[in-house]
Amino acid sequence: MDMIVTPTPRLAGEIQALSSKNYTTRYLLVAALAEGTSVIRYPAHSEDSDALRRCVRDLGAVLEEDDEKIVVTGFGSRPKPVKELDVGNAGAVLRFLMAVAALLPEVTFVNKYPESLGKRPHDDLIKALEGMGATIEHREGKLPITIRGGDAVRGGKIQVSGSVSSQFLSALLFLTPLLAEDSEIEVLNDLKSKVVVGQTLEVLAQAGIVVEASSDLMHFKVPGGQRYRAQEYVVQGDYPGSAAILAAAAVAESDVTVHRLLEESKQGERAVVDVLKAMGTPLSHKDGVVHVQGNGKLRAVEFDGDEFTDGVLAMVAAAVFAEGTSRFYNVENLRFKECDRITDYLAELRKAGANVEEKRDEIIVHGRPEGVEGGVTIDAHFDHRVIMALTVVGLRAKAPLTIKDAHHVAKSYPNYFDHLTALGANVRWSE
Ligand SMILES: O=C(O)C1=C[C@@H](OP(=O)(O)O)[C@@H](O)[C@H](O)C1
Ligand SMILES: C=C(OP(=O)(O)O)C(=O)O
Repeated sequence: MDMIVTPTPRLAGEIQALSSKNYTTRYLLVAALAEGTSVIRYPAHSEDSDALRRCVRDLGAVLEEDDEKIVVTGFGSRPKPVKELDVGNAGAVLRFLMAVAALLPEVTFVNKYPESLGKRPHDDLIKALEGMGATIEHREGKLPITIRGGDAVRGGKIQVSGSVSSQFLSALLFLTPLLAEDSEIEVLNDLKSKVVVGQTLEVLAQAGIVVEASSDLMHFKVPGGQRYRAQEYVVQGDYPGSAAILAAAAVAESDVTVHRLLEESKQGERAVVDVLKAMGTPLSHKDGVVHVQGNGKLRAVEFDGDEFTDGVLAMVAAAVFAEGTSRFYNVENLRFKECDRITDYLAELRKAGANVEEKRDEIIVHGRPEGVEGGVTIDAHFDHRVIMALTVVGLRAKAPLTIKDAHHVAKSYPNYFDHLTALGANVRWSE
């Protein structure tokens, strides 16, 4: 389905932030890896979180859900043997479950999104799991992937590269406590999206798992033979999705309030509040509430985008309307997401009339405070964050933007357009 975004000068109203994707993924996983019954309050509802619900059920967890909570009885360290798992288009779900699959004799991860997740590389995790004793079939590091693990898989000294994705390290941090042996994990090269590993460590600690981490997060000691504790968890609001709402409020005249965004959150994308402030957006952030009173006037900024990886596209969209040239550097791993979020995203921004340049690991935006032309059709590249960010641009374009296949926004934020409509945005679906 396509979305038509018509220029909207003013946004106003209050919304509750969607529930965090990354915490929902982690809480569902640790609840499944525990033996007792856990309760997760306010879990996210999206294609990615549905994919994880489906897979942990396939692996033997029992899930009961009402409007407010999900009750999970886990399979502990003994997932049920299953032939195939379908993770949809969810990268984190795939990578975390590849580690869980190492506990089983043979599991195949199928390739349902050849144009998106099917193109993403998993070599670094494959190599690490092979080093631990698993036998893995794959297509040059990509889906479909068959993992043969079970008794052959052992802890000990493990190396994993962090230069493409932090999810590989997180996956190993979830697996290793369950192995009989103690493990030492060394991160090779670099560690991208390092902040997200903080969320993994926080959730592991909540689940009663002991991990010793070096301060640079490049070395870990994980005692083996541990058990995940069944627990009650509360999912906080989601900064990456809210980043697009806040950017929309920043590029317009606005009076927009977003609730459930904790100031002291470990989500790196919390930084988007500081980015928008640095752009000159009038806003306050107090008691979990962000209040934007936008006047559409923005100035250029320079930021290390790796600090808020899933918020970069929305900040670039805001920078399209800023006075001056903005730079988001250290963002190379955006190329390995649902699409190439540098080349593909900038191609769509250019179609809309933005003046943008790319380097291997940088996005440069020459702002156009006077607005961009719009009046074109945008390809979503199967990427929810491209859809959300291009919508922000469309709200301040001179003519409507049509975003093709915008239903893929449901990967993380199915209510995105409902929330924007509630704030007064002129957005409508067309078949
Ligand atoms: O661990 C996680 O839940 C995630 C880690 C990040 O990926 P990378 O580490 O690949 O940057 C982030 O972009 C993704 O949305 C979720
Ligand atoms: C990159 C993302 O997700 P994943 O890696 O889990 O597919 C995202 O949510 O922007």
